[in-house]
Amino acid sequence: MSLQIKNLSKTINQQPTLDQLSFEVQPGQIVGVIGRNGVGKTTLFRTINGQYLRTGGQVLVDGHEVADDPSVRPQLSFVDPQANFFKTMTAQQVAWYYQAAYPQFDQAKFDQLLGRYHLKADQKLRHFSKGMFGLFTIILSVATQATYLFLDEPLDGLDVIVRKNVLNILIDEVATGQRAILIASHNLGELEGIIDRALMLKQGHVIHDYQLETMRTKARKLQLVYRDKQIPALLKTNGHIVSVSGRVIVVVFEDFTPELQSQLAATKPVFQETLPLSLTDLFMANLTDEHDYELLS
Ligand SMILES: Nc1ncnc2c1ncn2[C@@H]1O[C@H](COP(=O)(O)OP(=O)(O)OP(=O)(O)O)[C@@H](O)[C@H]1O
Repeated sequence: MSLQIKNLSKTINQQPTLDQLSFEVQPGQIVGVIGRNGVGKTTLFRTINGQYLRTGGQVLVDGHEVADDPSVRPQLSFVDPQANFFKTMTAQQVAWYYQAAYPQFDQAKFDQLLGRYHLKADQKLRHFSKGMFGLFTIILSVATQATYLFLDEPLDGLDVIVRKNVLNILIDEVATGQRAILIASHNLGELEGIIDRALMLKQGHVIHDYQLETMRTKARKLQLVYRDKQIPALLKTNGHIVSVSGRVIVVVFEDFTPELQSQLAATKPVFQETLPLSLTDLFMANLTDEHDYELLS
């Protein structure tokens, strides 16, 4: 079983927001989709799910093109939190609408989760608070029983207790090995606690596909101090400088090898310390622009 995104493109206002983007997901994974504001995370989810017509490429579920084979469509679910069309309906009315699209919709699970979070099935969605609505979209997604769930900023507006509960619901969902969840989020700290993989988007492409387990063993974040203010070229060629404060340089090396350590020793830092590496570091290391870097330093 797999979802294959092959050379997916979406041009909006002559801009190639998605540019021949490819990746593959198997059930049993939670995948983070990360990138800077406006890079195209929501566009990616909308294009895969057919809300936006694609400019090119393929979306294949178990080898079947979703656009050509309606029978595989219920395997994909994206409840767009920005969709307003069902705000005038009650929670249950929306569920009926989804039952028509998802033959495998689990009404019992829907009722049970609504009850657990004290959401009323007969309340109109426009009367839900922001957090209640966010929670509802997650419950609705999970109840579709689709194989591939797409969640856009699912933790936005949720209080810290509900957030933890929601993350546990999502972990439970994939634990069966029947489901994959793709989460677009800027909550990198919380995301890191549950994802197996992170797809990093930039300029319409997946620029990194991190397996978090492997990343943690291969990458290294170092704090280095040099006698003078000159930054050794090696740090720029082999690493990503995260911050510079006087003579203190914090740098992330994505592929830290013993050879690199020897080369680093040759630059004669007066101090070297390994710091804990987070997804936020990788985000900053890869996606900080020149002008942001000046602001940060
Ligand atoms: N319907 C639309 N009409 C015009 N432009 C759009 C539309 N949808 C997306 N865009 C543009 O496509 C680009 C990507 O937007 P998108 O919402 O996908 O980014 P994002 O990565 O989800 O951003 P954020 O992290 O801020 O939520 C932006 O430049 C946005 O203005």
